[in-house]
Amino acid sequence: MGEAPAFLVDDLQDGPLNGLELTNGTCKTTTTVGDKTYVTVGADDGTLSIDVQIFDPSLGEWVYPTVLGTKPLSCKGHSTVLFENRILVLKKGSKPDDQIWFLEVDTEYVRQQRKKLGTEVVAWSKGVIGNAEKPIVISGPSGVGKGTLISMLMKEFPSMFGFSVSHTTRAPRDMEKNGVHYHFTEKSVMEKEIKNGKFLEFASVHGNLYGTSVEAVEVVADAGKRCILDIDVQGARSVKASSLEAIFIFICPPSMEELEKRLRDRGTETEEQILKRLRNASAEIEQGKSSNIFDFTLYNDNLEESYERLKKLLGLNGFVTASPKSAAPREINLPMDHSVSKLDDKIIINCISSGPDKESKNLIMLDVSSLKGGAPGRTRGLDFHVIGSMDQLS
Ligand SMILES: Nc1ncnc2c1ncn2[C@@H]1O[C@H](COP(=O)(O)OP(=O)(O)OP(=O)(O)O)[C@@H](O)[C@H]1O
Ligand SMILES: Nc1nc2c(ncn2[C@@H]2O[C@H](COP(=O)(O)O)[C@@H](O)[C@H]2O)c(=O)[nH]1
Repeated sequence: MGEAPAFLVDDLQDGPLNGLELTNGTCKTTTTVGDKTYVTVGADDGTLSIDVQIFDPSLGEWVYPTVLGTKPLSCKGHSTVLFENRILVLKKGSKPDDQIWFLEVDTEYVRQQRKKLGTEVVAWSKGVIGNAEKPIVISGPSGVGKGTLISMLMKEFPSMFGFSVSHTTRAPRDMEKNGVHYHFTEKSVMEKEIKNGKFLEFASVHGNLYGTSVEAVEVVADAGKRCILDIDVQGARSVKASSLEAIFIFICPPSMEELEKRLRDRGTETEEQILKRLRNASAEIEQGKSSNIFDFTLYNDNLEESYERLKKLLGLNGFVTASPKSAAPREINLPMDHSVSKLDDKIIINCISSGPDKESKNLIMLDVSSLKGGAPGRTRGLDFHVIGSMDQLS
């Protein structure tokens, strides 16, 4: 906390100064939420991230909040508008996929984190036009064949599915590559990252830590693919309780004898580890069958038949592998010169583009009526419509 810098005290009002470029190469906006004023400050050199400070008039003090989520890099200016319990931030002069950001100031996630951390909290999330398909969570005891079935799916439909690469503290197996099969991590590093909120879920499994980072799931969706998570039952329970909407599939072995045979034949674990995994398997199968986490249970007896059943569950039977190219993602491409405002429940972006002989003005309506996700991942489900030029409307 500290005293308000002199240049900001006079400016603590929404409106005319919003998006003002200051002469020292910084841009600042102020947004009032309740009795607090949120100030976002960015430098125009693109190296630093947009900074957040809160002025609390009841205390007469500046608060520097804990900032969660990936921060946007600063740019050639930005404009802001308050939308429900988040501040919509539009970056100027950035690439189309980096223009829309949300600073959550009082969402459910922020309230939870504020309570947990005991500090003022804000959380960033990048806005994405369009939706992602529901991720698929696959669980089941070690050795049941989750990885085998997932590999078959990814091989047959490479452009449709992407794998969520987990973090783990276990040692890599012979053929495993860092960043492909897992992000192999030191325990102390992973524990610190867990504290910092990097993971969507994490669990101690067979004596090691495993976790799905928020980013592991988001990068798959960003690539336009459907994300597949291979995680244990504890992890599936955490994902079920999270804001991520997914389909949950439990893979069951035909018998404990067959499970043991598969684990032994795989030859990747020591005798002690095999026994530990088998001991844990009974409880996992019990939970998998009895809990209401899973939407489907799939018995992996004959591999080819099980794979066909998995595809059927996912609506892929009879799917033509060489699928036609999917439509190009819609992108919003804001000109450098724009401002944003709220009209009733609509977000209106006023764009000014200069051509060789004339200047044109366009209005874009940003549709924020069906947002999904949010901090600390992406805010998806945005849409936009060009609603005409200023000249037409005036
Ligand atoms: N239906 C099946 N019939 C016979 N063998 C199978 C079948 N499915 C998988 N296997 C074999 O069982 C072994 C274990 O499979 P896999 O590694 O896919 O299991 P997993 O569930 O991913 O295990 P973990 O949780 O330990 O990663 C592998 O050697 C695989 O080839
Ligand atoms: N909760 C999580 N469980 C995970 C994750 N990644 C993998 N797993 C599960 O761990 C066991 C053992 O895997 P192995 O590669 O050591 O054989 C298996 O059941 C996986 O499903 C994760 O990110 N979170």
